[in-house]
Amino acid sequence: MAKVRVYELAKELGVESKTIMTKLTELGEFVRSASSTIEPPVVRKLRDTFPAGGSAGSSAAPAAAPAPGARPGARPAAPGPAKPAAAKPAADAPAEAPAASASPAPSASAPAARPGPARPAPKPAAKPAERAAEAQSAPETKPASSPRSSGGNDNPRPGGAPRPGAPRPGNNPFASSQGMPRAGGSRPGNNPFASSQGMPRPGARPERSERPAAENAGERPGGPRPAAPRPGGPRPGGPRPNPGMMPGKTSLGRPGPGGAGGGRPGGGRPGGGGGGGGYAGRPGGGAGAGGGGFAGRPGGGGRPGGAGRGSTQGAFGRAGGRPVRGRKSKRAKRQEFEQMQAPSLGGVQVPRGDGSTVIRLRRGASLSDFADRIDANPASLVTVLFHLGEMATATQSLDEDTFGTLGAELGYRIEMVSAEDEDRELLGAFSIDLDAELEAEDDDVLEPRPPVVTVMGHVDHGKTKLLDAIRSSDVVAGEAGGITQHIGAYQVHHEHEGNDRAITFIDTPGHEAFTAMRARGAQVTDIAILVVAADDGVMPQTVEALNHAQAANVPIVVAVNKVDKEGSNPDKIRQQLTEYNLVAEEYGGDTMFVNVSAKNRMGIDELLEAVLLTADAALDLRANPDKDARGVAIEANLDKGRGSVATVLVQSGTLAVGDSIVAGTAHGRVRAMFDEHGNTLDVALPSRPVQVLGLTSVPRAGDTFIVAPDDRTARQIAEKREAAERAATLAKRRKRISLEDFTQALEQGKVETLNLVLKGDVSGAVEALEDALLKIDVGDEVELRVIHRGVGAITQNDVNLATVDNAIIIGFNVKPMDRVRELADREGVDIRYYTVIYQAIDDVEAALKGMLKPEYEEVQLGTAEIREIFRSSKAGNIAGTIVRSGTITRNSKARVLRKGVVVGDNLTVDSLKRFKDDATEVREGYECGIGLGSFNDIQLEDVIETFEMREKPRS
Ligand SMILES: Nc1nc2c(ncn2[C@@H]2O[C@H](COP(=O)(O)OP(=O)(O)OP(=O)(O)O)[C@@H](O)[C@H]2O)c(=O)[nH]1
Repeated sequence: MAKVRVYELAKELGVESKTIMTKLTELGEFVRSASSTIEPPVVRKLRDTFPAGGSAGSSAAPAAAPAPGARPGARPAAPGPAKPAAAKPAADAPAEAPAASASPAPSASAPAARPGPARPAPKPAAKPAERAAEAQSAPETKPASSPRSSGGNDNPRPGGAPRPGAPRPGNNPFASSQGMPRAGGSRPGNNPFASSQGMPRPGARPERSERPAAENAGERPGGPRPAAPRPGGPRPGGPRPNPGMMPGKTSLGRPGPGGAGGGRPGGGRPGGGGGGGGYAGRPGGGAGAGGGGFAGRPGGGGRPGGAGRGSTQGAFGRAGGRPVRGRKSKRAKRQEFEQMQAPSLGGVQVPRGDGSTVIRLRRGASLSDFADRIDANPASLVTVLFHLGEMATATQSLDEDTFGTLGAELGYRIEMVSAEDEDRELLGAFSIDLDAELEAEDDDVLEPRPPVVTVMGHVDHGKTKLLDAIRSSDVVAGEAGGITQHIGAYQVHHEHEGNDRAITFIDTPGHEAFTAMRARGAQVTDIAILVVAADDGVMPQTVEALNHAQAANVPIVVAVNKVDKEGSNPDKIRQQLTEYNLVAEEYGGDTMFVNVSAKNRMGIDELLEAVLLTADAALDLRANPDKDARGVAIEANLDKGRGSVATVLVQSGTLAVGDSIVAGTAHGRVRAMFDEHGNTLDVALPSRPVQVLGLTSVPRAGDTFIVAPDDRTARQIAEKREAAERAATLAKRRKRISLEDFTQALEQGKVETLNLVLKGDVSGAVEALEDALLKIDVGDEVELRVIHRGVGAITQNDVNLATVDNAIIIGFNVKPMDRVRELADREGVDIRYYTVIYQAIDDVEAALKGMLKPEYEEVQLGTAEIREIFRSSKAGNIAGTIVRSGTITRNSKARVLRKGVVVGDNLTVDSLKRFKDDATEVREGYECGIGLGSFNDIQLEDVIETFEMREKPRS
C-alpha cells in the first residue's frame, strides 16, 4: 500500500522519472528502474523535494486536474472525503479537495451529495484513516496506493492525482454498501476497483454505457466528456487503458480523478458503469445499486432493470450494466405490450382468450388448474373471481357455472370434461380402451345374450307386484324353491319357441334407478316394461318413464296391469299411449301391449314372450364372452359378516372367481359369486347378475366395473377415480353465495346450513335420498349440505363428523351400535331413522323450513274509538272507548291514530276494563276503558288500534 513506484510518483509530481531517480540517488536511495518501488518515507522526502508535486503538489494536482474539468474527482471526492477526511486522516488532500470541489461540485453533486454524505461518511472515514495510517505519511500516498492496488502498475492513474477520492466515502471497492447516498451528486466512481462507478450525471449516460467507469467519473461533473469510449474502456478488468489514453481522456475533460478512476480496472468495464450508476443514483445505495442510477439519473433510481445485476456487477466492475439495461428495456416493453392486452380486473393482469378459446377442465377443477391452462397466476384468478362476486381459494374445486362465469369474463369457453370422458382418459392411462375393444369385436366372437329388462311405471300401478309375479313364474326358481335372495337383479327362464331363454330383470322398480344408472353412463337396460294400471290410466310418472326409455332408445313393452279389476279398461290405455308414440300392434304400431294381472299372476308368460319377441325384433343382443368381464354395479351393501356385497351385471366377457376387479371407486378380487338363488358360481357370462364378494368398499349403483389385469392396476384405477370423484363432489357441494350478500348475510345470520350425514343399507337408497334432498327448494336463505354419505351402520366416525360439522345423521334402514348411540347422545348429535324415503324427505324439508327465519306480519286485532277520557292521577289518562272492530285484548300491542295519522306507537294495552272490572278482551260493539301505560296524549275521537305480529307461514 505504502509503496509507490518511481514512475508513478514522477507522474504525480509532474516530473520525469529520471529526475526522481536522480534525486533518489542523491538521497542515497538505490532504485533499479522507474518501476521500482520506493518506501513511503522516501516518497515523502521526494515530495518535499519537489514542491510542485509535493504535498501541495500532489493534492493540487488532483485538484487542479479536476478543477478545470474538475468536478468529478473533486467533487465526489470532496463531499465524501470532505467530512470524514477533514476530520480525520487526510488532512491535506482531502482538505483541499473539498475546496476545489466546492466550486465545481455544486451543480450536480452538491445537492446530491448532501444527503448521502452522512452515511458514507463513516465508512469512508474509516478507510481513509486506515490508509493514512498505513501510509504513515502523506495522504497523497493514498492515491498512489489505490491505483496500485487496482491495477497495478500500468494503470497509471492519469492525473496521478491520487484521487482525492481516496478518502472519499464509498470508495471501498469491496464494500457493497458504501454508497454515497446522495443521489446523483454522489461521488462518482470513487471505487477504485469498480470500473463503473459512474458519476451519474444526468443526461449523459446512456450512450456512455460503454464508457468505462472512468469516464463516467469524469463525466459527471464536467460532463464534457463525450461519449468517446475510452479505448481501454471496454476491456473489463483487463489492463486498463494506457496511461496515454487516459490523458487523452483527461483532456477530454475528465478531471484528474476521473482519470484515476479510469485507470482503474473498473474504468474499462462498462458494467462498472452500471454498478456505479446505481450507486450514485440511489441514495445510500450500495455500490451496486444498479446500472440505473448510473445512467445518470440524478438521484434517480437508475434505470430500470439496472438494479438487479447492477449491484453485483457493479461491485466487481463487470461490464454489463448497459447492455443489460437495453435488454431489459425490450423485455419490459414486451411485457408492457402483453399486459396491454390483458384485462385488468381487480388490478390484476390475466391472459385473455378471444372469446372462443376453449379450455377443457375436468370436473372438480380448481382455479389453479384453470390458471395452468391459461398460463396465469392462480392468485390473479382468485382476485378476478372475487371481483365477479365469487369467493374461492386457488385450490378449491369449483363447479361448471363458476368456471363459466370466469371464463366468459376472460374470453374463454370453458368445457367441462364429462365424467365419462374423464374415466375414459383415466382407463386409457392404464391402456384400457373399452370403446376400441368393442369395435374390434366382430361377429364370430359375439354370442347371444339375454335381454336386460327394467320395470317402470306410475306409483302403485303394480311394478313391485309384477316383478314378484315374474320372479315366481321362473321355472328354475320353482324347482329350486324360489328366488330367495334379493340381489337387485335376477334372471328368469322362459320357454320361447321351443327354446329356453333367459331374461334378466333389474329388481329395482321405477325409473329413478334407471336414470341414476344412465346418469352414470351405464346403459344397463335393453328393454323397458312400462306398467300402466288399467283402472287408472296414463299418469304423470307413466309419461316420465316412457320419456326416459325413449330418450335412451330403449324399446318398450307395455304391461297393462290390474286387468282383473272391475272397471279396468285396457283399451283405453292403448289409446292413451298412442299419444306418446306407443302404438299397439293391434292398432298397427310396433309396440307390444300385454294385459296382465300381477296380483293374479296372469299374463306373465305372455309378457315374457313379448319381451323376447321385442328383443329379437328390435335388438342385436350379443356380447363377447371370451374376454375380461365388463359390466355395471346394480346394487351394493355392506354386510356384517361378508363385507362389501355388490350385485353386478356382467355385460360382456366372463367374470370369474379370482378376477381383480374395479367397480367405480371400489376394487378387489372376486372372492365368491352367488346368483339370486344363493348358489355359488365360478363364472358369470354376459347379462348375468351376480353377487360379488371381495371388494374393499361399496360401489354405487350404476358404477361400471371392469376386470383389471392385476390387483395393482385395479387399485390404482380405483384410487384415481376416487380422487376425481372427491374433487367433483367438492365442486358440487360448494354452495355459492354472491359477494354482495355474503358478509351481510353472515352478519345477519341469514346464512344457515343444515348439514346431513346420510347412511343407508343400500347404496341406491342413499343416492336416491341424497338426490331427493338436494332437490328440496328452500330458497336462498338456507343451505342444505350432505357432508357425508355411505352404506352401512352409523359409526362412530359418522357421529364425530356430525359433531364437528354440527350435522344431523339420517339413517335409512340402518342404526348405530349402542356404543355409537351413546356417543351421539353425549355429543348431542341428532340421529334420525327412516325406513321410507319420503318420510325422511318430508322431515328434512320441515326442518329446513323451521330453520328459516320466521317472517312476521302485522295482524290487526281490533280498533276502538275514544269517546271519553278519564283522568286518573294514579293510572294516567284512561280512554273510554267503544270497540269498533275486532277485539281489544289486554297486553296487546297498540297505537293511537288521530284522523288516520299515528300519534302514538309501540304502545301496549296496559289495562282493560269493562266498567269497573278488569277484562282480558272486549269485543266489537262493547265499551271499555283502555289504559296505555304512560302514554297520555289521547283525545276524543282518536282511534286505538291493537295488533299482533304473527309468523307468516311459508309456502
Ligand atoms: N287388483 C290388482 N291389484 C294390483 C295388481 N298389481 C298390483 N296391485 C296392487 O296395487 C298396489 C300397488 O302395487 P305395487 O306393486 O306396490 O305398485 P308399485 O308400482 O310397485 O308401487 P310403488 O312401489 O309405490 O311405486 C298394491 O296394493 C298391489 O296389491 C293387480 O294386478 N291387480
